[in-house]
Amino acid sequence: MNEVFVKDVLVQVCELRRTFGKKRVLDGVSVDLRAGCVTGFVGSNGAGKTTTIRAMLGLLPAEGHTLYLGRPLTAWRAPSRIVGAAFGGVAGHPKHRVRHHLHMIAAGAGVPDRRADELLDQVGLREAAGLRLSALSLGMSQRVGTAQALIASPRVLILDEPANGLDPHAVRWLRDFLRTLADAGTAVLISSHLLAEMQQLADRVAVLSQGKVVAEADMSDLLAYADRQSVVQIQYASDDAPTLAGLARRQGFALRRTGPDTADITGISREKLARLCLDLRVPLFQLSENRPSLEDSYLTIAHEEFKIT
Ligand SMILES: Nc1ncnc2c1ncn2[C@@H]1O[C@H](COP(=O)(O)OP(=O)(O)OP(=O)(O)O)[C@@H](O)[C@H]1O
Repeated sequence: MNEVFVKDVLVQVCELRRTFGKKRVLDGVSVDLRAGCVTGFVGSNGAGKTTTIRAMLGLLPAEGHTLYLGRPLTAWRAPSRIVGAAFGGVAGHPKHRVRHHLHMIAAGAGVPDRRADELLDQVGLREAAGLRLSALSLGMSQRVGTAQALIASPRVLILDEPANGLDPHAVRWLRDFLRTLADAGTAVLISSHLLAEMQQLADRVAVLSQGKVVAEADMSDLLAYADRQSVVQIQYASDDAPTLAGLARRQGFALRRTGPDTADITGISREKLARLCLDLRVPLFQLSENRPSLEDSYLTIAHEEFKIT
């Protein structure tokens, strides 16, 4: 355990390895979680996200180690003050009511009932406090699970597939909720197999593929990567071809003729190209953009093991 504890890096996941039978599910997973940052852990179904999270929490034996503020979780006297986790929904007696359930969790963590009541408000469940656990919708169960994870005010929050099954309104609520926690200095890790979901929720993504983190990037860099891959298609008067070729040379974008009066352009946004053509008085008869979806960018990244940073 000789990693240097870097300020703001609250969790260092180092070289986790795990096999099930002959299948290697984790093949050296390493990732850092930072204070103030919502990190999205992305990978296709079966990529090993839940296995990684369970290994990080010591719920599953694995090679490698995970340090929380520089130490293994077992070295902390009150681990629930270091990390809280939820795995989609809530485990409890179906007949227990939400408030009572959270009071029991609070008692187990050695915190007062009022912390549970405070969390009921924070996760927007005040109205549902009297409902039995069996009566909760999926979204409500997710919120109770999140409240449970936060009961001891941990420095790190880990949510496995928190947006699974949520409607757009609930996803927006989750985004604001995670943002507030991160702004208060919490390191947040959320997993999903949907990158588009992460675009709304995460500041940074770590892409898991074949048991390894193959790419880590700020969400803004990933979006910029998708921008760079987009192709702008134009149609123009064939007389203007030399003017456009000169513009491409000067501005440093790539122009590939696809016909006497059509071209595919990469390396410049549609808006910027339109403005430049207007300045040069080059009329465009068609201007469209073929932009890869974030999912496509992610698949390209995972496939090519392309490192953005
Ligand atoms: N206890 C286990 N015994 C055998 N195989 C397991 C066990 N737990 C997980 N696996 C296998 O490990 C692989 C990774 O599973 P894991 O649940 O970590 O994936 P995931 O990325 O979380 O997927 P999903 O998005 O579908 O939840 C899968 O092939 C799964 O079948």
